[in-house]
Amino acid sequence: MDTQFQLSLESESSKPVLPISILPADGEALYHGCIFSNDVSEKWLSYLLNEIPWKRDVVVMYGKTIETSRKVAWFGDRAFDYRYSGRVRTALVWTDRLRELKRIVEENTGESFNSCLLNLYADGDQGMSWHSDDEKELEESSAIASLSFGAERRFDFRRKSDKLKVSVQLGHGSLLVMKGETQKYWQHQIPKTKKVHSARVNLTFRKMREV
Ligand SMILES: O=C(O)CCC(=O)C(=O)O
Ligand SMILES: [Fe+2]
Repeated sequence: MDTQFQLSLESESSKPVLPISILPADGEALYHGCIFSNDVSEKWLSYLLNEIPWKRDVVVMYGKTIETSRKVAWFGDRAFDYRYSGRVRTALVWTDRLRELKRIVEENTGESFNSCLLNLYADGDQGMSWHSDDEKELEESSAIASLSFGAERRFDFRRKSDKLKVSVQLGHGSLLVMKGETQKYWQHQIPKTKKVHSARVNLTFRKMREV
């Protein structure tokens, strides 16, 4: 690598490095990196682990009802009903602290959200398989902002048309935003891994259709 060229790029470019756009086409995913200091992220992680009423998720798979090992919680501006994996869930109303996180995410993304699905992965044995967040209750093509705390995990995108894969490591306190037609053309997953032995909390801020 030409060091001089690199240095001049750094000093002359006024373009910020973050957020970085990670999909080549057919939607947009912006990785903002860590938006909190490590200390602040630690506080959020302990609040989320201890104060959220985590419950195992129930999903319908091949016609069978299965309890997941991953735990979830669902919050919103009001008691929205949301159909997800064949079941209807009702949102809890924001806690003050979740409202604060929502405000920070809205400031960083320039988007607005009215609900949030929280996922707790106890360790690398827990993941989330390939899916798109394309439920009809979501406002069409609205942004989804994904905030992560705790163990770093890999997040994979896979294009529906040709199975092209793009991956990003989601760090402690990091923000990823999926926009536009991302859900139409891409799926995503959190793969299981033997390398992770601690918990990760993920919050996906969403915009539900107001009826
Ligand atoms: O944990 C993550 O980063 C992904 C969560 C997710 O895809 C979802 O809740 O739909
Ligand atoms: Fe998702």
